[in-house]
Amino acid sequence: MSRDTIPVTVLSGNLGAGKTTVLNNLLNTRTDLDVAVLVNDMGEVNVDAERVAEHSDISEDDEDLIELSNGCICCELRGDLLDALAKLAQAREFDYLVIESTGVAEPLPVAQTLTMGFDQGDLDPTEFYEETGIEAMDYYDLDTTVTVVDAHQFWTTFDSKESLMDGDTEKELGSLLVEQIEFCDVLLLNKCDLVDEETLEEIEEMIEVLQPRAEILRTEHGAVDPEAIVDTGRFDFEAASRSAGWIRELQEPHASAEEEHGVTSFVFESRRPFHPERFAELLDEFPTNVVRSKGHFWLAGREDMTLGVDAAGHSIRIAPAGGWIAALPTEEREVYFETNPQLEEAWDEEWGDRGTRLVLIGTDMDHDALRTDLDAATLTDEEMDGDWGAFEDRFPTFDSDDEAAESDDTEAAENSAEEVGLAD
Ligand SMILES: Nc1nc2c(ncn2[C@@H]2O[C@H](COP(=O)(O)OP(=O)(O)OP(=O)(O)O)[C@@H](O)[C@H]2O)c(=O)[nH]1
Repeated sequence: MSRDTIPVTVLSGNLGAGKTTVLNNLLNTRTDLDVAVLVNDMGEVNVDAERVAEHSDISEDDEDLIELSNGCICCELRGDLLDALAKLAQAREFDYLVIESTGVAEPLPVAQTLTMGFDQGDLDPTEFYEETGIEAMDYYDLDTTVTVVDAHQFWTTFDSKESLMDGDTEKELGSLLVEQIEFCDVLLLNKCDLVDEETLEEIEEMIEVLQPRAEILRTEHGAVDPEAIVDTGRFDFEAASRSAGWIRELQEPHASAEEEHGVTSFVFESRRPFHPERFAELLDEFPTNVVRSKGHFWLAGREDMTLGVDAAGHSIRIAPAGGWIAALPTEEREVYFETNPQLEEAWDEEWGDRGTRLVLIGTDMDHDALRTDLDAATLTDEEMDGDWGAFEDRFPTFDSDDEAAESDDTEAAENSAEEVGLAD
């Protein structure tokens, strides 16, 4: 096979989901392609690379097997990833590249690194790049992103409060799983041998709601037709970034019909602000059958800033989500009205566009009860006319002028949320 660029498949998935097993299976079945492999491991010793060497024709001394250890390619090793791949492409010819990420890697930044290279704003060029001007993007094309999901551990992962450290960042397993599901082209539901048919159907139903675009395939011991994960041409950055179920639900809200196994989603909307105390209490006690919630909200007393909520499993992140159009100077507001005439229709005379839109995805959710609880956390008629400054507000504060705080928002919010007891 001869092409200008080498197509790449990236394998992501929680610890122990079966990434190495899938990779070994692929290397042993698709023998017509000359495949190079990059294996990333958090530890000093790259155990996964050793296992690839043990179970396939590729040896650890081989140029075809690159190990990036002691860190994660979605964060601190992003520059190293680009360098290692650029050097590999220069050193020899091969047809295809497969990258196995660590179990804590988020697929989005890895895809960004491969498609945008050092041009990402927050990624400093390496010495190698400064000297040579060569980076991986010149040689590679992201072809397919694959997430391997452990069917046996699926619900336990959402319910667990376990988290892992990725460098300095603490990552909650349930929220990592959601991120990996929401950003992929192909999803391998692995370890199906350990789970009964009904549980598999429940899991599939949830995955389809969280990620309507991906192709979902059941696997046992990582055995998958190589054509399903190699050279599929499925990756499209825009489509992948916008494919999460919650994004679609916000764009085209519909009360999803109760599926066979009770997985549903709905959008909560309100033109009244949340009472900071009551909403914080509600989030502290949020029902565990709500697997995912995401959207923006209006908190009484924060009339200049839209806040965002990003919750998956037990992790709840609060972060700035831009400003209200109503808080802009009149001329700037007019520009918005010209380009978005529908804004004017939904405009409140006193509060403009301020309001709340949240998507909730879960199993056996009682929509009416959840709506009632969320409504009860918004201000009453009497409170609307009262002193909003008197409410106790445990939500994190953000400086609206501080760009750095915005870009680093989730971590700050998560920490602050923990301090105020919004995350557990
Ligand atoms: N029963 C069963 N076991 C499996 C299956 N797939 C993988 N395993 C086992 O699960 C364990 C973890 O599999 P790996 O392939 O190492 O998982 P991984 O995602 O690469 O793990 P990390 O690299 O640690 O993140 C191994 O002991 C595999 O043999 C499967 O479908 N069924």
